[in-house]
Amino acid sequence: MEAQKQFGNRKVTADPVIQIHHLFKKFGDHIVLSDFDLKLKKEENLVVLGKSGSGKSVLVKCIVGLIKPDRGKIQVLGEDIFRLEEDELNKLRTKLGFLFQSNALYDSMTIRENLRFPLLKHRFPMSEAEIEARIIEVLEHVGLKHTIDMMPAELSGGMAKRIALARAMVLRPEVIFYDEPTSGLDPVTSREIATLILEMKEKYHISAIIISHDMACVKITADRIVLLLEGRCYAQGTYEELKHSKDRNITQFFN
Ligand SMILES: Nc1ncnc2c1ncn2[C@@H]1O[C@H](COP(=O)(O)OP(=O)(O)OP(=O)(O)O)[C@@H](O)[C@H]1O
Repeated sequence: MEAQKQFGNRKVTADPVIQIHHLFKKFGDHIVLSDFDLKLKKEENLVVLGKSGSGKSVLVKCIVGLIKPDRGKIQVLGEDIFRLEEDELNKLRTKLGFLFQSNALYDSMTIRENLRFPLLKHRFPMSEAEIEARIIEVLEHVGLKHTIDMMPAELSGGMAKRIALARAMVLRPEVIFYDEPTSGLDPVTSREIATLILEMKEKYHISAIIISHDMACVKITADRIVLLLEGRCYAQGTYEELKHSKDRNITQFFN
């Protein structure tokens, strides 16, 4: 394996919010992550690009402590996650938001109840009035305040994605993981969701790891792209930097 391709020349200005060193994970004889390194900077949208089965989900599961790697170190918001007790890990997870491919909204709850649920579950010390104000604020940010009393079944695919995003933001996480945020959406709606992801960073100063194959979404959202290949960070750079690479392992994603 050749050395990682580094495109561009930029400075790291603040402590990274996620730092991964020499991560190694295999299942049986199948090596999924091999000496994988990654840094997510504050207020950065980092896209992890990789073919199907390249280990993107395994990587995210390692970062949030759902899978224990065989070797390596992961620091999230300054915490070495494998040194944390279960309750400390759970506390750290409240600072992490997730936008799942499936949206994972509760079908039997109204939109308000869907957004209230994470605040109650994590026992956020908020009054009823503060909870209602927070719900309205995030719904306004995704442009769907009028859906507050609707049921998820009444929403279009794009609206459901926006509500799922609002639900992730209701806890004001410091880092958010977007799993294929535009999958199954038409190109126009995909572009709207990608633009919203960008707006979330600006409004909430949030850092994000985005897993996506949708290059239109990648182009809009990515401050930086990391290409995961054969378990390693094969290349990294901006969309434009990687797009103009001559390396076929890189260009195949852009063509
Ligand atoms: N719990 C597990 N046990 C055994 N193998 C696993 C497990 N989880 C993932 N794998 C394997 O690890 C590899 C990487 O899987 P992963 O789901 O991370 O890929 P991915 O890049 O997210 O793919 P996709 O883009 O299709 O979602 C796959 O070969 C998968 O079969």
